[in-house]
Amino acid sequence: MYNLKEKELIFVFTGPDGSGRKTVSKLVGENTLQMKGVISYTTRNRRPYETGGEDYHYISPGEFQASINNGEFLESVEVDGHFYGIKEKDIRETFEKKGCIYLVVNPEGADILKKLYGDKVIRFFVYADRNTVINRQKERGDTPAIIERHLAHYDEDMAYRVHCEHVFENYKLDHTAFEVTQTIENYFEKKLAEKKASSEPEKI
Ligand SMILES: Nc1ncnc2c1ncn2[C@@H]1O[C@H](COP(=O)(O)OP(=O)(O)OP(=O)(O)O)[C@@H](O)[C@H]1O
Ligand SMILES: Nc1nc2c(ncn2[C@@H]2O[C@H](COP(=O)(O)O)[C@@H](O)[C@H]2O)c(=O)[nH]1
Repeated sequence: MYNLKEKELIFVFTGPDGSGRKTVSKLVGENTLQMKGVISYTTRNRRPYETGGEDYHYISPGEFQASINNGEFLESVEVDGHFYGIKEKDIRETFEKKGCIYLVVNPEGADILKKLYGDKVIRFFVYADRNTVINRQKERGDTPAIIERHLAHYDEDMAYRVHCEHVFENYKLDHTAFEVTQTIENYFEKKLAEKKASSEPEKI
């Protein structure tokens, strides 16, 4: 397991599928705060609106299993018959570029990461009501079968919100992005204050 250094934090975006976790995390993490995102590996097929290496690294079930056998995944889960995981090396390499990173996982993955890293993992739960997530998935071109699979665990996913450090309803994107940005900036300021305090000479 990668050992997080003193200043390192992982911002984990979770919530129901189609709620806007990827959109919000990219807008805030990459565009506004110049953080780096860690891309998951999956065995599912790429959807028409997705890009390999940006949305996911798409690999075969055989490759995924080989990576499990080699202990490459920090966490991995099975969702709706497909495998998803975050590789430890990607976390390490991303931290070489930035002190704080973000990623998007389902509640099960968020829970695994929280158990691994405690206070250094901050969970952002992003949600919208059932009809809204259905409409967003229809609009982006998900098939009825995919939407049905996602909605089958909507209630279970929503139940995880009580465990998260921060909860954001995502209707007006600019409003959500503003709130998430402010919350992350508070963590940055806290880190900076801690660093300053620890470098101040001791008073006699
Ligand atoms: N506040 C918003 N208002 C309107 N549309 C939104 C909003 N947030 C996200 N969307 C759109 O909703 C769709 C789903 O968003 P996104 O892919 O970010 O969700 P997700 O939670 O990461 O789900 P998944 O893992 O299924 O992709 C996208 O087409 C995105 O552009
Ligand atoms: N625990 C993890 N969950 C992940 C990871 N990558 C994606 N996901 C989540 O899986 C579901 C299904 O995703 P979909 O893109 O096929 O609709 C969704 O909640 C993702 O956020 C991961 O590495 N670990």
